[in-house]
Amino acid sequence: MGMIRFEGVTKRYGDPSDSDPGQGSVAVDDLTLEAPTGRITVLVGPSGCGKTTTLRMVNRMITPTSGTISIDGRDTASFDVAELRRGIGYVIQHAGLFPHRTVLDNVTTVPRLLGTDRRTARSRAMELIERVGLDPALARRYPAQLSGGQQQRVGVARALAADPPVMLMDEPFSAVDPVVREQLQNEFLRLQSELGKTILFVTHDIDEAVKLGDQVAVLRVGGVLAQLDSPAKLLADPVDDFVAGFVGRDRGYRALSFAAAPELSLTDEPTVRLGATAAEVQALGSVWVLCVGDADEPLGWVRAAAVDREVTREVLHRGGTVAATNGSLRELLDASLSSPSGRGVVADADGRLVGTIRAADVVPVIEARRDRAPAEGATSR
Ligand SMILES: Nc1ncnc2c1ncn2[C@@H]1O[C@H](COP(=O)(O)OP(=O)(O)OP(=O)(O)O)[C@@H](O)[C@H]1O
Repeated sequence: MGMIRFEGVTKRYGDPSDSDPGQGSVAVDDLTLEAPTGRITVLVGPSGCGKTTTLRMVNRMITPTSGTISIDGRDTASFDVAELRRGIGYVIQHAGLFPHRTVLDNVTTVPRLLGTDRRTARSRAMELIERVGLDPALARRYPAQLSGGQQQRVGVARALAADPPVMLMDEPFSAVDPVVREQLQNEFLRLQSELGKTILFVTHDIDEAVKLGDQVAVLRVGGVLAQLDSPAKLLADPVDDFVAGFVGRDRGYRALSFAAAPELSLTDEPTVRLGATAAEVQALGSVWVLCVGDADEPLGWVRAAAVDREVTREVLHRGGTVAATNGSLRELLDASLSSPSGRGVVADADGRLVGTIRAADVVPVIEARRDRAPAEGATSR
């Protein structure tokens, strides 16, 4: 449910028909685009390229000058506006919460308006509040008593409360710091894997676009669609200089995120535990020795020469990243490049050490992949 289709959609501000007095500029130019059911379509592009305008035409906050937008084949212009918006969740930057209502009341507002009884609305809201990763104790607070990231989560919970098949999200994670932003993105992907909404997501950040999108639409100023493709295709094969410039540097490396690592032969890595003596560490005969915890989870590398008496947390080098056995080639390469020993740490789904791999062993896999499928061969995420 919820496929959105734009067919030759143009928006020129300042139309005689427009309640919004503008300068007569074209914000969206003859846009044809399909946002498939249950998938995330990201609209990305520089400031002023018409992303927000495109989004708001879907729930008719803005009326297109020409062209049609349909949901599951039905022209949105034929809906009663209230009925249309009931099926569309809307999340914006800074969350846009009602400041004088508690978190719980913010989330229950729409279901209550739709006639859900108070108790049902509340228990569903509490469930959603937990699902978006918030402590239920926050439900009684007011928005001003929450951090930016918490407010964004409430915004997402509120948009989901009426269980709409379609979600419009306008830079929902832009107003928070990079660490919180990454958490919100990861939890959003997890939530979407359970919910499978049809999502139109606006961002100006290409990294966010390729991370979140099942497909990415790059717009240029003037509201013209420059390229619509999977993230992997976009990075591997930008259609022109504008898109290439916009996707930016390091795209060869970043494209490896979409390449699942095949079965690799990993090297067994001898390890020590916290508390191992200097003699035990040195007996392994290696400059760098990997330290693991009680559940065999990698904790960090230890420079053998730096251990006086025994291995303590203080002597652990924590710079190295850990790749997952089912991770991407980018993760594997990064694990090896970031490891002080040059041996990249690989762990299974439970976080247990499986083995290590060197960059020199990852590169041939990348090369072999290139030979197999030029500029393609990508998996999603
Ligand atoms: N009400 C309006 N009247 C006239 N022009 C407008 C109006 N709203 C937006 N525009 C213009 O339409 C173009 C597209 O604006 P829009 O807000 O859709 O872009 P955007 O890609 O979302 O930008 P940003 O990333 O900066 O938010 C811009 O040139 C903008 O100045």
